[in-house]
Amino acid sequence: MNLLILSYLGYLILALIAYLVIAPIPKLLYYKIKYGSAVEIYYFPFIGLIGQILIDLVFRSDVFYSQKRLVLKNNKVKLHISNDLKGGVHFTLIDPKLKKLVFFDQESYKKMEGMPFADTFADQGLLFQNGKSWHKSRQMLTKHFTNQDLLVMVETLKQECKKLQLKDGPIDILTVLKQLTSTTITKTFFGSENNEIADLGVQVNKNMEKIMLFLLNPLIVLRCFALKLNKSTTPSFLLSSGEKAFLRELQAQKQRIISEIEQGIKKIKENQTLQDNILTTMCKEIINNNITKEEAVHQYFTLLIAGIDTTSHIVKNFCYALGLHPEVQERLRKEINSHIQQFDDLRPQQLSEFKLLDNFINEAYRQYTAAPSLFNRIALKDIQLGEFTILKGQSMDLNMMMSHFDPSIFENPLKFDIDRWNSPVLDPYSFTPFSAGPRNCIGQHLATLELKTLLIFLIMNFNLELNNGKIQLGLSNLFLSIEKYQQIIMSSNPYFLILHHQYDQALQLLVSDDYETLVTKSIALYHLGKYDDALSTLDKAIQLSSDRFEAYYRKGLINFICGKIQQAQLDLQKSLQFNPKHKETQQQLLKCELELKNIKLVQTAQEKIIQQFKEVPQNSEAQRTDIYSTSGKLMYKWYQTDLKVGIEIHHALPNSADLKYQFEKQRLQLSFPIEKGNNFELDLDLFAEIIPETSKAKVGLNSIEIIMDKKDKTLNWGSLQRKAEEQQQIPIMEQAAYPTSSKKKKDWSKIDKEIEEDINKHKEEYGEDPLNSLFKQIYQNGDENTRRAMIKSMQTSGGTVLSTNWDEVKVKDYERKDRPSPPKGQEYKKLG
Ligand code: HEM
Repeated sequence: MNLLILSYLGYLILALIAYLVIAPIPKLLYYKIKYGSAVEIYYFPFIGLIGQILIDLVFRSDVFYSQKRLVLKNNKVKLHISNDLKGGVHFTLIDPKLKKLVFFDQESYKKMEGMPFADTFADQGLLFQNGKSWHKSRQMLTKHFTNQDLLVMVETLKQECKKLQLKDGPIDILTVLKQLTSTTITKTFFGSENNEIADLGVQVNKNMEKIMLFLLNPLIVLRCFALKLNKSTTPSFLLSSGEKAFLRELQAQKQRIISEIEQGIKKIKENQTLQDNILTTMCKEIINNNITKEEAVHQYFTLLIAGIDTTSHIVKNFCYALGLHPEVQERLRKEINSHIQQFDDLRPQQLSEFKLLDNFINEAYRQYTAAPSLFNRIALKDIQLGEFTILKGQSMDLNMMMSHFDPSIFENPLKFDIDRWNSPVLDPYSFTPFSAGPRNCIGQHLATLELKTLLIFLIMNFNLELNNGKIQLGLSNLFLSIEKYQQIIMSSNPYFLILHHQYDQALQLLVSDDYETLVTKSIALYHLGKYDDALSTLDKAIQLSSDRFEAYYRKGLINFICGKIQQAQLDLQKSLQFNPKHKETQQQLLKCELELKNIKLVQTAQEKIIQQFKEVPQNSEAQRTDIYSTSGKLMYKWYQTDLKVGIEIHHALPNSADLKYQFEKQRLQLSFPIEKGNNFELDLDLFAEIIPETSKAKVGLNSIEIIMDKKDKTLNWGSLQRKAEEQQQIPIMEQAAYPTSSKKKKDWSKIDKEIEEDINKHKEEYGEDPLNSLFKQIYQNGDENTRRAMIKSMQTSGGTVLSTNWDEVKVKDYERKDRPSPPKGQEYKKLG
């Protein structure tokens, strides 16, 4: 009896197998007869088109070998038809015109289910949703994926690239890339400042990778696809231990996301201001009962599933292309170096300026796009696509790769030619790496920012070489991937060494005498302080190509550092002539102009004062020495009578209690706040002794006045502070020409007026406040070091030095030994 049942069962299984094997054959024949040469038929029992892919992988080391050759030989093929797992047929669209029809008619299809346990983490996410729920989610998420909004991520990406800690030698590039892409997506979702959760993406991705391993187990495949037991409701005795561990980890990860969501909701309810990120949007939607917390969690998982493997496999394939084409790598490196000196300089807006890099990316997508087809779809009704009919319930997908090898669209398609992208592609639907139409890739701008930033980082810093392993174009996690080539050999290039301050080592590598090498060599020499060598190297470069801007720009930088401001200005003007848009040159030129104006104004003011002092006889009542300040921010003047020495600081201090001061025998210390977190400090080593007890400081409406009683009433102070040694040696006769020794009244308003007029002349050139506007312009556009240099030089030099060169300023002591000598008899004062 039992034997009978068993044998019936055996017959049943045989019949089922016979059906699965035989049933598709007449169907495929029917289509071949119907459509003729417009279709290509693939028949491999049970596995359909996958059979061809496996054969190509084993015998040709390229999963798409046959399909590529087919398109090359016969570009009339519009459709592949193959058998599927259930004895039916599956359509793969190749013709761009047919694909376009599907791109714009997503309503007629639904995405095929099948990913194990997707009901717990992805079914309610954008990738697998259909109909109205998809529309709602797409609308909700779109605003976070516009190119403009995502530009802020470039800084995060730069930081993440630098954290990669790549070393010379072979590296497993895919693992490195997965870490970077998962962190980036997590930061896009939860906000770039949320560092606590940044590692979550990496952990989730590790857990998700297990799903692909489940699918290598035939028993699990049978259970999932044949018996449809692929949900979290599957009885646990049917699950493998690996699957159970996966679900446990998944729950813990979901819990972490839910607690972030709950915190977000709490903050919104408490009216706290939150960053505008996906999490905040989700929380608001949850509060308004538009979505559930579970849906929000699914969206996060979806972005990880859709964004990690795609991007990292693609970059890996791009690295392969770079290794295969070192000449392209070198061209890209030159382009990058013509825009930025070092990776840190990269600004988000610049990413659209790398034309060659764009060409490379397109060409690498064309040859090695990692997402060669779309997810399978099921027709929800009978659909007519040109001459072809797809019946309700039949499955289909869109091949994204075949048209890339169609010679009628891409001439000589097997050639890796980045220059073909100088002209636009003939049919836009023949090249759609991110799909097209309303259901295209929502993450494409993020992916592009990631790709470009990462490629710039890698190319700038390393030479990428292929290792000796056999190259194989295979499928990994369903993505096209260069297999048996997990490792890429990295070797630092001179730029990387320069970046890491290894200038001597960089010089050893920079041996050839072409223009780029010479310019790079000058960078290393410059950092080593060998300015003359750097300049002569740049002159050599100019002799080779006198119409390129880089060498002039670098000459300008060096001459500026050496204080040859006028020469620097000429160099930079020349650089701008050959590249008018080069921002760094523009900025450096502004610095030169500022420096020249600064020198000129200070000199003019000082000359004027000396002139006036000489001309105007002394007055015993109020002899004042005004020192002209170029900062325009805080200025003070001092004067003296026979009895007193006064200082007037032009500043409105709202609260007189904020003024702190202390008089000592020959010292005045004073401070008050000028703006948030900043104090004006004055610490004067006075020219002569005062009487601290009777000296006063008072806060007026628009000024602060300090009046100190002279101890020696007969002494004319030659200056406010005790002078530096050499200035004390000024002969008495010369000192007699100073205002303090003069007996005639000085017309201070006249001096002020003349200086004012002088400034006004410059107003015409520079607008309202010439120095201030120039100062502000440079300050606002300047990097951190420029700003530091400007602040330190102005503050410590008493407004007599305004430098933008931090390398120089950081070692200077303008308060003491490096203070520029004032004109004889004059004295500089400290500014706030
Ligand atoms: C170079 C990297 C990428 C490539 C080549 C790529 C490619 C694609 C393609 C071809 C589709 C269409 C799938 C289909 O309809 O069956 C798609 C959809 C999608 N991609 Fe990407 N993708 C990339 C990166 C990303 C990133 C970084 C994210 C998110 C952070 C992302 C999120 C999505 C989502 C959510 C969808 C579904 C959109 C919808 O159905 O409305 N992708 N992607």
